[in-house]
Amino acid sequence: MMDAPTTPKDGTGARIPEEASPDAVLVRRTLAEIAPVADQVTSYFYALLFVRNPELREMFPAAMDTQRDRLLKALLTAAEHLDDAPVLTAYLENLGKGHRKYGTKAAHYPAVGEALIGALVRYATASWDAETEAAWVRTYTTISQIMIDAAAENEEHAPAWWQAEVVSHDLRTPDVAVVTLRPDQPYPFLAGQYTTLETPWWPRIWRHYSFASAPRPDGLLSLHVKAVPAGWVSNALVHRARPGDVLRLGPPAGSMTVDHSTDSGLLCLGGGTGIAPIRALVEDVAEHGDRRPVDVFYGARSGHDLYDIDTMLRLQKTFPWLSVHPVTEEQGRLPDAVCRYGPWEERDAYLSGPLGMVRRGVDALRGAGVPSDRIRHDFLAELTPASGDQPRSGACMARTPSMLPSR
Ligand SMILES: NC(=O)C1=CN([C@@H]2O[C@H](COP(=O)(O)OP(=O)(O)OC[C@H]3O[C@@H](n4cnc5c(N)ncnc54)[C@H](O)[C@@H]3O)[C@@H](O)[C@H]2O)C=CC1
Repeated sequence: MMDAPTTPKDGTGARIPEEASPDAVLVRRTLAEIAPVADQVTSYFYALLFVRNPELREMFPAAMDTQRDRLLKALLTAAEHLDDAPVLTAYLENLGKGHRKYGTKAAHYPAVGEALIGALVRYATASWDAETEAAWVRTYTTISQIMIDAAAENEEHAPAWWQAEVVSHDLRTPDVAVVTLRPDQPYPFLAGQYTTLETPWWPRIWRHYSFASAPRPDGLLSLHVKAVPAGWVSNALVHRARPGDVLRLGPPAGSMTVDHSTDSGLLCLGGGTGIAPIRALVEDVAEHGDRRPVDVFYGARSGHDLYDIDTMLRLQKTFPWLSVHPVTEEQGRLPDAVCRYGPWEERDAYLSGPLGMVRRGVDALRGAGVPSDRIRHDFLAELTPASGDQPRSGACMARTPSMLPSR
């Protein structure tokens, strides 16, 4: 899960075609060459990094499985936005701030840069030359400087991490728990954002979780966690964590937040535990006293898996501007269900849930006429390389306008 800032558009929702800078052309050429052997590049990169700098090994988890593709994803995202300064800067600033919790220092960046260039030289043999190397050095210098500066600026007013005590643990289904935490210091965040979390049972393994409510006067934070197969952190949180356990939190991140400068309606898709930040957004709209229409499509495999439906229906009763549409797989998948209603052209759209749902949901909404710059989600890194401006299959193709059911 990554921050998803908006990209510049021409007003119709299509991305403005930009002339790629010479460095961006060279960097993307290298990335295209190494894409088929990305796994080997990543392994070689870490081997070089740890052989040359053994002291850095202890900053990484004992098992490197999930860590392995993160670097490449971050680089692909940075490379994709190389000519889009605001997007690149926001993304890297977030990354730089988030790296403070790992103990990353400015002095570590050159070692990473050298290992990166070493791995590229070895695997991008067809396209590598002096000019390409110079482009990569400039690119990495820019990337690392933005991260270093953001970390230094953040150090002046925020801790590198927070400790948070579990104050309640509510098992809603056999594999979904609502975990409420009390941070040891004030934890400022916005509704719709997420945190990174480390448990005492799996040191140095951090996972993302969205906040399930808007900031509360008592300062408590709640998260919805689903235990997924082989998910060490999620299984520990659902089946092992108890009140009194202390976790660590990284800084808040994410741009899936409500734009209070407009009064456009909201269209929200929450799949499974993806309902958590959607509920926070609804609370945020309510707290601002807005009367914007908000439609929430809440998808799950079965009725039993709609573990937060009671809360959502209670909110619907309280707020006349809110419509909640539960969707089980019997009724179809979430993006397809959204296509049966509308129109959505004037809405700000928010998607949260499994990657496949978000990917298909983005296509569906674009197909339904929602401009890309009004669609927000947390999967910037995952959707960037694959996303074009043309909706892929899954888009709403035929839609009857104004089919919203009355409640
Ligand atoms: N900010 C975010 O984006 C958040 C993301 N999540 C993620 O949401 C996921 C929740 O998992 P579960 O509860 O097991 O969800 P799930 O697998 O039970 O699916 C929930 C809904 O998404 C739909 N869906 C799933 N895959 C789809 C696909 N390929 N195409 C179209 N629709 C699809 C299903 O039909 C269902 O309505 C986790 O992966 C979690 O990491 C959770 C919280 C916040």
